[in-house]
Amino acid sequence: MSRHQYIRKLDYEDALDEYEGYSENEEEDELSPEDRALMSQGTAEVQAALGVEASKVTVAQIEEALWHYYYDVDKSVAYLISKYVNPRPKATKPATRPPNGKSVTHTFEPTAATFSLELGKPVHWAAKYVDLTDAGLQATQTCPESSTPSFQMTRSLPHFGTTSHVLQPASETRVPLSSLFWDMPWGNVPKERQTILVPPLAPRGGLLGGSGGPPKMSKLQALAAARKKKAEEKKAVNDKVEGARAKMEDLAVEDTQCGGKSVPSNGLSNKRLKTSDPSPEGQSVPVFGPKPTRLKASQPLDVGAAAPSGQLQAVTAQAAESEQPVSMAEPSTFAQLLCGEPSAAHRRRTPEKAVFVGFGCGYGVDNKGEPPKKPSTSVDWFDIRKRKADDSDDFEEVVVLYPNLPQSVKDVFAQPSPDDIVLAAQAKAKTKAGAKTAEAQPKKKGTPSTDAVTAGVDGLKISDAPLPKSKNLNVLSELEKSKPKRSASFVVVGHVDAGKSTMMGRLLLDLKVVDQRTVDKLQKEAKTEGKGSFHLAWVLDQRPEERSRGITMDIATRRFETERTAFTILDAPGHAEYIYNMIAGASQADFAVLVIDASTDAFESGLKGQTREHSLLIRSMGVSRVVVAINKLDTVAWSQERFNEIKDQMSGFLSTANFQPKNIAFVPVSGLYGDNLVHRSSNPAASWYTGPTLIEELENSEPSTRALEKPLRMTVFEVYRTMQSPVTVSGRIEAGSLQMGDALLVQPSGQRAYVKSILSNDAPADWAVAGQNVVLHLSQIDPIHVRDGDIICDPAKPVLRADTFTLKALAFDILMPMPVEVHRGRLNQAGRIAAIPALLDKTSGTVVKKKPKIVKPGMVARIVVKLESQIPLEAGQRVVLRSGGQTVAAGLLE
Ligand SMILES: Nc1nc2c(ncn2[C@@H]2O[C@H](COP(=O)(O)OP(=O)(O)OP(=O)(O)O)[C@@H](O)[C@H]2O)c(=O)[nH]1
Repeated sequence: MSRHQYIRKLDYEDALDEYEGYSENEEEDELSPEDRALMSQGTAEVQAALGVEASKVTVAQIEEALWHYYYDVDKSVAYLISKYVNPRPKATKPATRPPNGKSVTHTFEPTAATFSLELGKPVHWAAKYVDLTDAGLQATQTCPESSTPSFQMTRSLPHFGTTSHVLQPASETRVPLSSLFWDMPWGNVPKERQTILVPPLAPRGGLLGGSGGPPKMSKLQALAAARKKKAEEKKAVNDKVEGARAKMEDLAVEDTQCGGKSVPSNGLSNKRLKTSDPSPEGQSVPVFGPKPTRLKASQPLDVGAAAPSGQLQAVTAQAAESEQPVSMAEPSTFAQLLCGEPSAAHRRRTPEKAVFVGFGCGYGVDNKGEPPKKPSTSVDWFDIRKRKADDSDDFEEVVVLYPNLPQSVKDVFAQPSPDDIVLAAQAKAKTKAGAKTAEAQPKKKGTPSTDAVTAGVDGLKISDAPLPKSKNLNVLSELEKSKPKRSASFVVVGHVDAGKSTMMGRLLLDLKVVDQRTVDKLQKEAKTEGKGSFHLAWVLDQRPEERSRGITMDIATRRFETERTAFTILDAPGHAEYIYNMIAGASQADFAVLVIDASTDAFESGLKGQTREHSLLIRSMGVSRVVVAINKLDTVAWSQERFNEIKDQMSGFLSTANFQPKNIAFVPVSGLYGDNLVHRSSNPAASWYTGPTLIEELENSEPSTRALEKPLRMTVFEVYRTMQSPVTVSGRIEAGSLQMGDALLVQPSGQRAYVKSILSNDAPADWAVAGQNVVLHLSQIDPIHVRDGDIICDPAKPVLRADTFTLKALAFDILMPMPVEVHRGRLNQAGRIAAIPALLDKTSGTVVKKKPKIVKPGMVARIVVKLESQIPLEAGQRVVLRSGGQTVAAGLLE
């Protein structure tokens, strides 16, 4: 049993009394008998798990670990092994040079990462003498009498065994690298171990094999391929022309003066020339080539000369480009390391640290930091440090290696690669085609060019689209005039498999919102999948996973209307795993239908599970009316006794959960057969019930009062894309009103959006008010700025973001400073209870105790919660706190 479970089973009264009389000295006293028992049992288990290694750990250390890990034996064992039995050595650097005659050994455990690091990724060598952090190396530094220090390096890598190397460099700044890694698989691999690569067999062509030639193309395919190729070429040419044009225009937007000289009509600035032109004259500029050095000196684009008047024609620019020689891609850092000259960038002037890149032969720098004039041999050196100028034992610079590659290799890299050549040829061909196209289509006077249009379209941003028009209505007076049907949302909650979805499916069928044919079809499908009894549930559970698992996973919403009311069903999942969706549903509801399975033992187990948790949650979320549907009475032969038994127990429980008796109604039903849902039960065994049906009870439930006059608040339930808008949101307006054309603020992104159109009760509307479930088509906002759970608000009176809040919370479980998950509507955010300033009186809300150490279940407390990041929060919002898969508290933001 973990300590947390143990805490749950504590007698809280006793525990609190103990805490209240708690003093610092007492804390150091003996453990409680229960703790002592757990401790000794845990100690024995840990010792048994450690086996012979147990002798390396004291009982006190075991107890400390057990206490720390809440008696979790596995975690304690893991900790003790890593701390005492087989501690991982730290890579320490000797502070000073070891005294003569002494030796210091640094051992670095090989790790899984070691090998991949050595394959060419940077390995950090923190160098004083030798310090190979995580390099899988062991370095022994010895300093015999009157001699310079030498280093023994032992490399121990998985699969490669252990090799030792004594490094006694003539100059203590050099280490023969290649000798360390002579047998690594990237070099000197013995012939017998080398792989012989056999070219793969060419795939057989033709549909059914056929000849070994390339697969044949149908005429249609060939035509399509030709068309595609043509379109691509055309696009590439247009892009190129556009690019050239943009570049030239860009170049033209500069000063008109250049060192007192008049500037050529193309307007290229001197400043720009200087930055990009490597030539001493500062005359030539590579217009397209990224590497000025590659531009042939004989073919510069002379900006000093008169450029085509007016604007620099793209064609001219491209012609210039086409004359460029094939340029080489920028060498990678690695390539520069291999073939380039040492540059400042290759050195890291980090004191006592070296960045070592790659392996191979190389030459290093001498201890003055200069590379040797001539690499000594093909097996060269690399330096891991540079001694400071004062010749002290400190080193200030380390250097990467520069291998001494044969000239033939260097020559290869000095030329353009085959890829470079092919790309250059392609670009040239396209440029020519582009030039022809441009010539063939001279611009008509007075008509905007394609380029200009393209540029204009490209320049269009979301914000440039026209704003939706507003009718500037007075929404509240419109509401008065229209006298719409009242609307109400109810959440259907209860233990898993209580029959919630089946009941709602049946209700919709009996109300003729869903037709019999649809249900018959679902029944057939459900039967095929071996879920015959779930066909009515499938009316709401539409996701394949829900159907295959036979459980509701997310809130399912359906609308139906009676004579008086437009109802929205929020069918919540009963499974504990999806409680966050149930919380989201409850946050949108005016009242709740609590479904209870009346069959034998089911009610009892539900009361310990989600019947209890859901009841507490809906109350904390502000739902004050609940219709309890005592379901599956057909399974107990419509026993009135069973109904009364459940009714009595639930009445007691719900009043302790703060529901007023007048706000609780009970209806005996059978969701599967439709008894007492819309129609009164025709079963004679059910004749004892003469009260209202479920639908009548729903009609009797008054929706909560609407905050019409308050600033707009709407929690986004779902974001999706529709034909009308790529950002369509559904949700319930909690406060205020909105109309078409309104500007909105989306939090936490802080982005503005506009109401393009509104759907209320599935019909287009000009406006909507608090209490209505609506669909909004938004404009002027990118979809990335809107997510489920966001709040849409009035930009003039926005809801603010916060990462700390104070909550007046009802505790469902023990509360203390601890990590929690914060749920607000559809938003979840990790956080922690940072402080508990006070315990409050349940009814008056006055402070009864300051700074309690814990809050017992059932108590009300003021708690301070700190979140990992900001979410939109404001006073009056309902928030639920969960921890370890349990709801631990819920309440109102202060
Ligand atoms: N006999 C009988 N079975 C019922 C009744 N209502 C539901 N069931 C059965 O109970 C099972 C579960 O029904 P669901 O509607 O999926 O239950 P649920 O509460 O929606 O389940 P979750 O949402 O996953 O918690 C199905 O096999 C239904 O056929 C009823 O009134 N009588």
